[in-house]
Amino acid sequence: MTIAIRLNRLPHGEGLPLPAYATPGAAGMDVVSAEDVTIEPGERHPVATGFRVAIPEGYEIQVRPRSGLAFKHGITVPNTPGTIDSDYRGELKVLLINHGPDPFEVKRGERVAQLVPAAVTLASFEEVDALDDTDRGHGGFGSTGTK
Ligand SMILES: O=c1ccn([C@H]2C[C@H](O)[C@@H](COP(=O)(O)OP(=O)(O)OP(=O)(O)O)O2)c(=O)[nH]1
Ligand SMILES: [Mg+2]
Repeated sequence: MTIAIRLNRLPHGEGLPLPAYATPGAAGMDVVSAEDVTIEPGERHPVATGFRVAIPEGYEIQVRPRSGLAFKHGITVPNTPGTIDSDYRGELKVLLINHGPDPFEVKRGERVAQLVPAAVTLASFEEVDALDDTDRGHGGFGSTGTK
């Protein structure tokens, strides 16, 4: 399934490729940086992409890290998956954090993350006085498989 997402390029995004699938079977659309920036070890930086989007109502975009950057340089997205709301009209930013030992140079035009559009399921909470019992009950946080 494919949804159309309207994209508005900002002046500093001029000349950059649009987010795109690297292969026919890719789940994420690679998105490139619109800026040159160095991220020092332990630092975070909201990387500019140079565009804004209007996602159709009922959908979101998830911003996910690229495993290559994570494996080779310790560069990841601390808020993964980042959430782009359908009513957001600001610049799409990719928050990166450098978990590696070296400064990491982001070059303009370099692929920094991948965008995965997803359907949103809405819910509402109904407050009740009691819940049904289950075998698991209150067990969590590694409770299974232990005595
Ligand atoms: O990786 C991200 C995450 C968010 N955003 C933008 C789009 C999103 O719609 C908005 C708000 O994001 P979120 O709801 O995750 O942040 P919040 O801390 O809850 O802020 P807000 O109070 O603005 O919702 O920020 C990005 O550009 N990149
Ligand atoms: Mg929010």
